[in-house]
Amino acid sequence: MSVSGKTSSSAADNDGVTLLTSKTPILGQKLYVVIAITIAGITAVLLLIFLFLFYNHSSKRNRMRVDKHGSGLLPLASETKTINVEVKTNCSDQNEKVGKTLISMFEMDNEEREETEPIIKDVEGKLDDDTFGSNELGTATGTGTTGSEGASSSLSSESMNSMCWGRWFNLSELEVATNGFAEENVIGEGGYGVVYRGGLPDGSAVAVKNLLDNRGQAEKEFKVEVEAIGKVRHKNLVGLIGFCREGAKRLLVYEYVDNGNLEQWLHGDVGPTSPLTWDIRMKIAVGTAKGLAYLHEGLEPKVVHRDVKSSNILLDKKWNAKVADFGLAKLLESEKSYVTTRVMGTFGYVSPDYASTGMLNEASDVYSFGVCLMELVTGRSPVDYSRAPGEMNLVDWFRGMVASRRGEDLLDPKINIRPSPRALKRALLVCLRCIDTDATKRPKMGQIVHMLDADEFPFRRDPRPPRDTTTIRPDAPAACKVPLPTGDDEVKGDDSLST
Ligand SMILES: Nc1ncnc2c1ncn2[C@@H]1O[C@H](COP(=O)(O)OP(=O)(O)OP(=O)(O)O)[C@@H](O)[C@H]1O
Repeated sequence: MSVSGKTSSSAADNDGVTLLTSKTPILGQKLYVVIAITIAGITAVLLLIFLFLFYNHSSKRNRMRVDKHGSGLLPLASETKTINVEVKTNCSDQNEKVGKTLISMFEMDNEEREETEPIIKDVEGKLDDDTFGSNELGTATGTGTTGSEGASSSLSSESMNSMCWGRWFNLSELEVATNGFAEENVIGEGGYGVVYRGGLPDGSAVAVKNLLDNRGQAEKEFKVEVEAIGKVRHKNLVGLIGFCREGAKRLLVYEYVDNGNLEQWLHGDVGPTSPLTWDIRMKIAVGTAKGLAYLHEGLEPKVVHRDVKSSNILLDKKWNAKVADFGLAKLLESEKSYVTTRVMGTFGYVSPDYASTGMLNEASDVYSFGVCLMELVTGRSPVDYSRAPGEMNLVDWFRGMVASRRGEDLLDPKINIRPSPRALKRALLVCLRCIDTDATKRPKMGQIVHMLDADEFPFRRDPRPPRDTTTIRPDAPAACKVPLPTGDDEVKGDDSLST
């Protein structure tokens, strides 16, 4: 039995060996070769799959890290400082960055999301702080600094130097810029403080307004002015570059406008002939109107200037007008008028309706603009006690002259080359419409731009338009899509304007 058993087992072994060594139809290879190749193949495939999965996973993590790093939102720990500066200096990119990260969060697994969420919250918090809309000015962004402690002392200049719309200046920087607030650097003094000319290290000129700190409203006006104009940019508005608040000191830093203000050029000692030709005056009027139109119609909420006057119309060397001094500006809710507790503005420029009711809306700026336009046309001050009693008040005298058909006599005698009668009529008509006693009938600033802009009127270059027609400019903004007088007709419509 045992012999036969051994025999059968060795026979089976022999069979197995024979089978393994027998040739298969696969390329005539022996079976063990085929099996070995198959096992090796499967192992290689499994290895490749494993390597692919591993590589894919780690590269996904790396990609995520690069994206976050690139957007400045998920810095490596050692780079936190740099990223903080970037976050604070480039606000326009911030929203995009937060957005990008929020989007990439949807591609993350839970672990990664948990990692990222606190960072996003931190960045969003910084954004709020930086815009300081929600922050009292008494509290420095994110650092808990109070006014009495001095801003620069506890604020890292790297992190606080820059904001969305401008810069935070240290007092020492402004002292250097203005040569220690030297007397010879004083440009002028207004109701809110002294204005100095200054120079920044990059060579740019600035106007530094040192707000009076002993005025009750200085802090409030500072906040109002900073918030209202900080982010407003328009070529006909004086840009706010930054501000400084240290202890009791509050300073505003503006772009420097290098050719004085309109009041100086109109009422200063310029000799018998004014350098302000008619065309220059109309350029100034249109620029001013554009700046105000932007405040009224281009911003939400709109801004009413509240102190439009010739000394607040600054001029550059090319006679471009830049409206300055938003110290009295208030942000208004759209479609609502605003009742103030006290009437502000400058005597001679304040509209009667605003003065009597305190009801504030853009129409009061339009009235003040009308007075400025009268100054441009006549060269006279809004109130001039050196004149005959009937001529002291510009608005009253102007109305009386038009009523008695003496419009030609309104023209500033210092204008050497007289404008065409039509151009003069148009300007006079705009003046009259701006000072309409019914505030609701005054035109909007956007309409005034079109009415004043000579090229916008067909009658200047084209043949006379047919009578009794009105023009609706197809490209006019919605606010202006009301029939605009064609100039000629509107003048004809008012017989008293015949000159
Ligand atoms: N950004 C600026 N660039 C150049 N000069 C300026 C600038 N801002 C103001 N000024 C000048 O500084 C002087 C004082 O201006 P400020 O606005 O303080 O007072 P104001 O307009 O004369 O009076 P108010 O305080 O009643 O508005 C004016 O002569 C003005 O032209």
